[in-house]
Amino acid sequence: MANVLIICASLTGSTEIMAEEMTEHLQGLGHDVTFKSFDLDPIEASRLQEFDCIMFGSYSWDDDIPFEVEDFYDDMEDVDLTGKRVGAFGSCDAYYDIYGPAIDTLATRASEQNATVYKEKFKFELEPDDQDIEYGEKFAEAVVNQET
Ligand SMILES: Cc1cc2nc3c(=O)[nH]c(=O)nc-3n(C[C@H](O)[C@H](O)[C@H](O)COP(=O)(O)O)c2cc1C
Repeated sequence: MANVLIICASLTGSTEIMAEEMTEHLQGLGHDVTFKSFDLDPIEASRLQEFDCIMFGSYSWDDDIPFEVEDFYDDMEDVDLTGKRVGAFGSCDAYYDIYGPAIDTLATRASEQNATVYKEKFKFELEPDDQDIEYGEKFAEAVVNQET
């Protein structure tokens, strides 16, 4: 059983839907999951140390992370994530030039802090459908089960 943090930024709810589905799925598998939101129920970046596995969910804003993620992103620079299993996911919109850049930015920062980042970034289009959710559940499982 892993101690998992799922933290997300979601403006119109799509990333949050996925984060909630992942939470339920991992809990169903017996993992201990803490659910947080970057704006409404944040957590200090230093507390990332408390978890075995961290799932970052975010929508994107003008080719980058949204403003409510910025401080956390900066603070992550002081946190060593060696041995932590990390996954990144979020809702995207193919209308924009860069598809889901926030997801890549967060995954890159986690890598820089020595986390074991799951090779695939899970990007889905706008509101997740049943197929996306099924995929997201498997994705979350794979992130938790990856070797460090
Ligand atoms: C001002 C603005 C800028 C955006 N920039 C991007 C972008 O650069 N890349 C992208 O994939 N989506 C971009 N989006 C779209 C959001 O990522 C998309 O609407 C997503 O579904 C929102 O997810 P949420 O429901 O979790 O908030 C942008 C949306 C807005 C309003």
